Amino acid sequence: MKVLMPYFHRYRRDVWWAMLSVIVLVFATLWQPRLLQTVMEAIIKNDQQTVFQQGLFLLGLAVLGIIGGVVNTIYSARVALGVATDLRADLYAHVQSLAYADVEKFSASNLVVRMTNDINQVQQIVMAGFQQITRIPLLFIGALILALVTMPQQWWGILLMMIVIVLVAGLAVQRMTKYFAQTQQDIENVNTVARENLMGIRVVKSFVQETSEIHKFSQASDELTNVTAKIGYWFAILMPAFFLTANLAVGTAVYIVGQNITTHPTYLAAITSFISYLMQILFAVINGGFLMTFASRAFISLGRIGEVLETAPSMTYVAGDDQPVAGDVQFEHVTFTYPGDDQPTLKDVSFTLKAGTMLGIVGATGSGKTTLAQLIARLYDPGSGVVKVGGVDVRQLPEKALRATVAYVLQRSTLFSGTIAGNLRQVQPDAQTSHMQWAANIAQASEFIERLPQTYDAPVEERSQNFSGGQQQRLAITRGVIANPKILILDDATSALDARSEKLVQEALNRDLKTTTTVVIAEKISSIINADQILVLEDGQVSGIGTHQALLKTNAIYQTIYQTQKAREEGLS
Ligand SMILES: Nc1ncnc2c1ncn2[C@@H]1O[C@H](COP(=O)(O)OP(=O)(O)OP(=O)(O)O)[C@@H](O)[C@H]1O
Repeated sequence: MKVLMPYFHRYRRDVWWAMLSVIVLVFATLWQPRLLQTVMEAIIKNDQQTVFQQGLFLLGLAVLGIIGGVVNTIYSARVALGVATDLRADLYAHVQSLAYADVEKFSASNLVVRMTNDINQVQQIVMAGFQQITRIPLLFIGALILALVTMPQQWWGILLMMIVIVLVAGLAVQRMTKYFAQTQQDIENVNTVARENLMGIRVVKSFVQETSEIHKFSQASDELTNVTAKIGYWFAILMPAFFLTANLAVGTAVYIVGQNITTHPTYLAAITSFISYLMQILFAVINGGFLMTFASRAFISLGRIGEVLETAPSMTYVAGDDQPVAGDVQFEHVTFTYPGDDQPTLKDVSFTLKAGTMLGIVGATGSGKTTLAQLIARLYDPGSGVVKVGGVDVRQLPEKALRATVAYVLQRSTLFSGTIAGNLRQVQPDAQTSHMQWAANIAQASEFIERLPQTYDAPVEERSQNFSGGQQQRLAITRGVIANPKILILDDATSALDARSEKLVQEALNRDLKTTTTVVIAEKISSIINADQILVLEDGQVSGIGTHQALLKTNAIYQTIYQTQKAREEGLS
């Protein structure tokens, strides 16, 4: 609830209107049976003037009630919508401020559910809250007093009815709270299964996995159905139970009054009014029960939203501008362990890379190449040791300066839906076509971009599926080089390019980005054979570092990788 307070404060005018209109609505609701009673008594006594006069009041009261209700709905909706919109925006902004490791910890689908489904729950409860939160207690207390005033002899019937209703409602709320928590978890599971399946649809189709995927999805979906059905059963039992109790109370009142109706004809008017108040009490209790069950569900959602908002970024940056720093890189006894792992992925890694030179990194799969590159871009911080960029510990660099210095291109870099130019301008906002052409030439992308009818304004579809794997890599490299970074990391970023294109990219990099330090992670030694230094990683440790020729003489692992690849190439040719 603490989470919502600042938002309510922001919409305080609407909050006040919602509250005030409820008071008007409750007053009109409570006073109508009283007036009806007066009208009926006047009818019984044949007092035409009072019937007309009080009848008019009754009509006015009904209109007032309607106005109160409409105003309340409008302002409650305004508060709910405003709070949900702002909360969603803040949540999204906060997720953006989190470190890569924090986002990985929550997982993407989990965060999507929190930003959509959980926010919707909160929106609904805020709406219902402002419609009901003052209405229920006022209506309950008011109707109770007026019912007792109307027929004081019936106090025991009312008391009995309330005890039964509160007991049943309490039991139901307790049960349903548990089921609501389960629902949220099950929605998340359904989302994860659907997301994984649809994102990997190519794999699913090519391995004819549709049946097993359908089975996986229906399992997750059935669990959600089961728990939702349980909630439905409770609601199904609750309503008849409430009405049965209220009708029993009404029945006894009618029975008692019926005994005396001939001697006291005005009891007929009183019983009508009394029944209305009983129904209002019942309405208040039922709505209170509903509100509590929905609130319990919304509080779970609110807790999940609060959990994200209260997660402080595990990585903070010093303040400062986006002035790039020099392009030399140093690792000093760096050891790194992934959160939750017990073994380090990088162990005591040290090396120096001069600005403007090229470092190639090779090693078996899983040896830690990507992890090492991620530390340069500060996606993670080392457990011990120091990573320096431009002679400064990366933890001492402002985020903007680091991002302006290091460009990181992955094997499967995400291109955002929009246009090619839009993707490039995310990195270099003022990039003109000539500038984009320059970058695309380096990445060997200009040839296919310029064949597109809209060239740089060509659309990029979701997950860039309108481009081939090789074209996506070229576009990602274009985006990586467009800001002429001081350090460029190519993490298997040319794996989908043919040998000739890869060679052309490297030549262009050497020619046009002379002062850029390049770190190239590659499976094939041919991709990094001309690097100033090649670092051989083995199981997270530096096995050797030097030029191709030097390593061929001194490093057994490098020799093995080279010989294996050479034999394979010769076998193929
Ligand atoms: N986010 C992560 N959380 C936990 N462990 C991870 C994570 N990412 C990678 N690892 C583990 O760290 C080790 C090194 O992974 P890394 O991706 O750095 O290797 P790599 O040499 O780049 O491999 P490849 O050549 O296959 O891309 C692997 O054992 C991997 O399972």
